[in-house]
Amino acid sequence: MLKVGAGCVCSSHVKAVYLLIRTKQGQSSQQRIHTMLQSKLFDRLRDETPDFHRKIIPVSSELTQPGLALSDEDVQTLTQHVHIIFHCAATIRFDEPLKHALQLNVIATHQLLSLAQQMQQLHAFIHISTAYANCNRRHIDEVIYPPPVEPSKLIHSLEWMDDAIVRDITPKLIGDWPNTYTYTKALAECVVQQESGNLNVGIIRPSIVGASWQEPFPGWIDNFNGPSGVFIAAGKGILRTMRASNDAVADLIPVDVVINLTLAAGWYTAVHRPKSALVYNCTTGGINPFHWGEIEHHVMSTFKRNPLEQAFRRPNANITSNYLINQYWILVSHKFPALLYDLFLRLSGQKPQMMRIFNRLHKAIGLLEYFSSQDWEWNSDNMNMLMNQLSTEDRKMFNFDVRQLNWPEYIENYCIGTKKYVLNEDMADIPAARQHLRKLRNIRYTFNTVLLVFIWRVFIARSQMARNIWYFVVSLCFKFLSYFRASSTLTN
Ligand SMILES: CCCCCCCCCCCCCCCCCC(=O)SCCNC(=O)CCNC(=O)[C@H](O)C(C)(C)COP(=O)(O)OP(=O)(O)OC[C@H]1O[C@@H](n2cnc3c(N)ncnc32)[C@H](O)[C@@H]1OP(=O)(O)O
Ligand SMILES: NC(=O)C1=CN([C@@H]2O[C@H](COP(=O)(O)OP(=O)(O)OC[C@H]3O[C@@H](n4cnc5c(N)ncnc54)[C@H](OP(=O)(O)O)[C@@H]3O)[C@@H](O)[C@H]2O)C=CC1
Repeated sequence: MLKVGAGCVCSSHVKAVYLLIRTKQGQSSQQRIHTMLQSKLFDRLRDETPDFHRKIIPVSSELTQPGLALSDEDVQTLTQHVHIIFHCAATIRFDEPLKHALQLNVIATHQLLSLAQQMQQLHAFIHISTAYANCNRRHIDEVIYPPPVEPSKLIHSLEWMDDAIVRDITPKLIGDWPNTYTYTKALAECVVQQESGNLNVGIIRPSIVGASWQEPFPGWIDNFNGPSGVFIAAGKGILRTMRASNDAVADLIPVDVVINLTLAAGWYTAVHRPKSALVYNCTTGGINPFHWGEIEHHVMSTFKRNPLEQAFRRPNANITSNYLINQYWILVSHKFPALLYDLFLRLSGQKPQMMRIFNRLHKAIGLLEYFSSQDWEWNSDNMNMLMNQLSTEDRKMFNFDVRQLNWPEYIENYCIGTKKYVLNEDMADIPAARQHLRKLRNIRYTFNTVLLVFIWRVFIARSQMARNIWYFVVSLCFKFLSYFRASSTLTN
């Protein structure tokens, strides 16, 4: 969590930001941070404070290992110097096996709290949860709800079970939670409450985190998670139908709002030391609601004006809450074109791939539909309280006032952000992308005409009446043509 701007990382008051980060794909923690800081995201900060990177200190850590795999030396440094912890590491996969999700989201949180207890100068522990941790309820207050099961008991009972048994009993265990992610995030909140002792704790619950609204620039996004993958698939003309309710609130929250609120909560927790953990529902629905139907409209409109490169078909996605209608369009608009395209690839000696892409897409949207088909109500009193606690200057610098969010503009920037920063497409190539869409439109017209003529030919071969209508129409056309030719010869 780095606040990119004059206020935080580059502030002379912040001596260091220790970033717990694992090694990945052969890259050490240092190399990963180095690569990360090269990102365009940090351009502004680099301009303002060129040597800001000196304050960011990578600490090699792995959530699956005992003691978070921290070296003794690192433990000593952290326990002596850290003032505020922001704990956001987690698995966010919806299909994570329960044991693994439990390890990453619950046990690792417990371990970090144990480390926090040893920190001599710690003023605040901020835990990032999710607004959907309690998605089994319709109305969600800013409180920690009793857990579905005592986390320590679950951890102990799963310890001796092999993965196959755990997989079999997972649906029974998670009950009315839709996946292991939200379930383990609910347990993690409970662990934070139980294990925090005398620590000053804040819990942030963002809803669906989307591209940046303002900072460091509008539209920053760098992954396929949540709606981003759906927007891209729709923009590429692959996704044509999805189950979602037009009238359900789309509780997106820009990433910079989440970060600003998290930093402000860190300050409030450290300074005001609330007696018990304060929970902040970081959501937009109750304050400035926007609906999935409106999102669909603005996503489609943006991608028609700013097309993605090499689209599979012209963007035209529709959402429906009706299961059967959705299945029909999946068959007609997803599977049938995929089969045709794969046939074309086979015939031209290439490897078929479209059906595989659609199968992955169906798996992904199948997991997201739970969240796009219903509404939740989140109380956001603590978010409002926090805003009122900030000075006018801080309220501007750490802006999380979502009443000012202009949704159509935000969605447009979001879609363009997926094009620029996720797909790395150049805006200068938009004319070529438009040309490609025109080509696709002509292919569609030709295909539809050929199909219509074919169906009609089959039909008139079987019905005398259809044949009579056909001959009547053809002779009428001939008569009209000959009349037209004769009258134009006369006028010449
Ligand atoms: C037109 C308008 C429509 C309007 C309606 C829109 C409705 C949208 C609804 C969104 C609701 C979102 C709700 C989220 C609520 C919870 C929020 C949170 O707390 S927590 C946050 C929420 N947490 C999440 O969002 C996590 C959800 N994601 C998952 O759980 C898994 O990725 C998976 C199960 C979907 C696929 O697993 P698996 O098959 O093993 O595949 P891998 O993971 O290995 O990825 C393979 C490749 O696919 C890429 N890619 C990934 N996702 C998508 C996507 N959606 N699509 C496309 N692509 C996607 C991925 O980058 C990778 O690319 P590459 O590296 O190969 O190039
Ligand atoms: N995205 C969203 O819509 C929402 C997210 N949240 C919460 O926000 C937080 C951040 O999520 P988000 O940024 O979206 O997700 P990411 O997957 O991008 O972030 C999760 C982080 O956890 C780290 N991590 C995962 N496994 C391990 C491990 N074994 N050891 C060390 N580090 C690990 C990842 O590191 P690495 O880079 O090495 O993979 C990554 O940096 C999470 O707590 C999530 O629950 C809440 C609501 C919505």
